[in-house]
Amino acid sequence: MITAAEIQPEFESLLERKAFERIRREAFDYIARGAGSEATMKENLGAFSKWKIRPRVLRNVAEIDLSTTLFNRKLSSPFLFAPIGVQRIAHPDGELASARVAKATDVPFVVSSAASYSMEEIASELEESTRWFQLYCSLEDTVTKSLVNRAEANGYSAIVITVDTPVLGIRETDAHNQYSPLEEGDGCGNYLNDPAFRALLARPPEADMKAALQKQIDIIDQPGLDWDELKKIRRMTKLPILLKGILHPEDAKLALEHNIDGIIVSNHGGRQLDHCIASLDALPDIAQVIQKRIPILLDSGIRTGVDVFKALALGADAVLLGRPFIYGLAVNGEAGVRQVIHKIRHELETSMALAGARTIQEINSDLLFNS
Ligand SMILES: Cc1cc2nc3c(=O)[nH]c(=O)nc-3n(C[C@H](O)[C@H](O)[C@H](O)COP(=O)(O)O)c2cc1C
Ligand SMILES: O=C(O)C(=O)c1ccccc1
Repeated sequence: MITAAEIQPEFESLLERKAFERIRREAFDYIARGAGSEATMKENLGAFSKWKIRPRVLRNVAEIDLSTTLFNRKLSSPFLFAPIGVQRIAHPDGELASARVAKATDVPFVVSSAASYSMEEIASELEESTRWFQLYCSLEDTVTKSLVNRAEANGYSAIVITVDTPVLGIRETDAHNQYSPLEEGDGCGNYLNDPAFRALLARPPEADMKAALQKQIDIIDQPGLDWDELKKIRRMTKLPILLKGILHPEDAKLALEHNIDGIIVSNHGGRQLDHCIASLDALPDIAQVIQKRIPILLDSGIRTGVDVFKALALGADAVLLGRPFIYGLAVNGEAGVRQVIHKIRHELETSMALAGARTIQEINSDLLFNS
């Protein structure tokens, strides 16, 4: 019988291949694979390929400015680090290494609820202005509230609520590998030290780690989350709230009605609902509804600076980088992440110069052609 470990995956890039060679197979599969038949994961890349840049020339591109503003804060470039949990499975320094790059490059870093390290530890590696927190609304309200309070107390400046995970997607390779990073204790940095979480345990994690990790798995998500429940969280904090995982224009409309401060068009990198729409394909209709009233971010399929260009041209204000920086982390820790950020910045800058867009504001759909 052929085992999963004997099947060579198809690699989307040299970087992914190098990551494959560096880390244990189960961890690589967890990061790289998607839900079901991976139709959505492939579609995410295909959606970018459909668009070509239709460049303008003779526009004096001697000065290219990558900066933009988001929630009244200047960003050095129009991207952020996506919330990716369990980063220790890619490298022992996990989020601490990627956060150091976020600080050095002035790129906002979205700390995942399921981070390997705690938001307090990660905060100490970040400038205050680049600290964002991603919230998994917990089945236990006390835990949700505690996570939000800690984010506020530690100088985080925005809360990203992930709304596309009422249940976990079906990840066939992980099931085959019998692999769960949460069970292995690689995503518990924010839970084991949380007073509200600890209050739920019969015995402290130090006495019964297995039960504590199981408890985290049991309560990490709130399948009953709805717009009404969201109002509670809206009342918990004055920080800007973004919803991550919006794909339908009607949900974008509801986000506006519920005083949400920003949305992230995302299908979770094809890890949740297989055969759902590619993020980039969902973007134009959503931009039409939002009409620039709140920022639109996008992730799922950003691999190069040219992809960033295309997403901005179709209506995103900024994008989130996902798998590429985790592959960089797996290959060479902090230095690997830095290389990925520099490469994507360089690609964006070069494609802007070659397309005749001097500023982020000048990137628009007139510079694209759909083939
Ligand atoms: C290993 C891994 C872990 C992730 N963990 C989280 C998470 O904890 N919270 C979250 O909102 N999204 C999580 N995501 C989804 C990313 O934030 C992002 O939506 C996705 O990676 C975008 O797709 P791409 O990486 O293919 O571009 C995770 C993605 C990966 C690959
Ligand atoms: O794997 C994921 O996509 C994800 O969102 C997640 C959920 C729980 C723990 C770690 C990551």
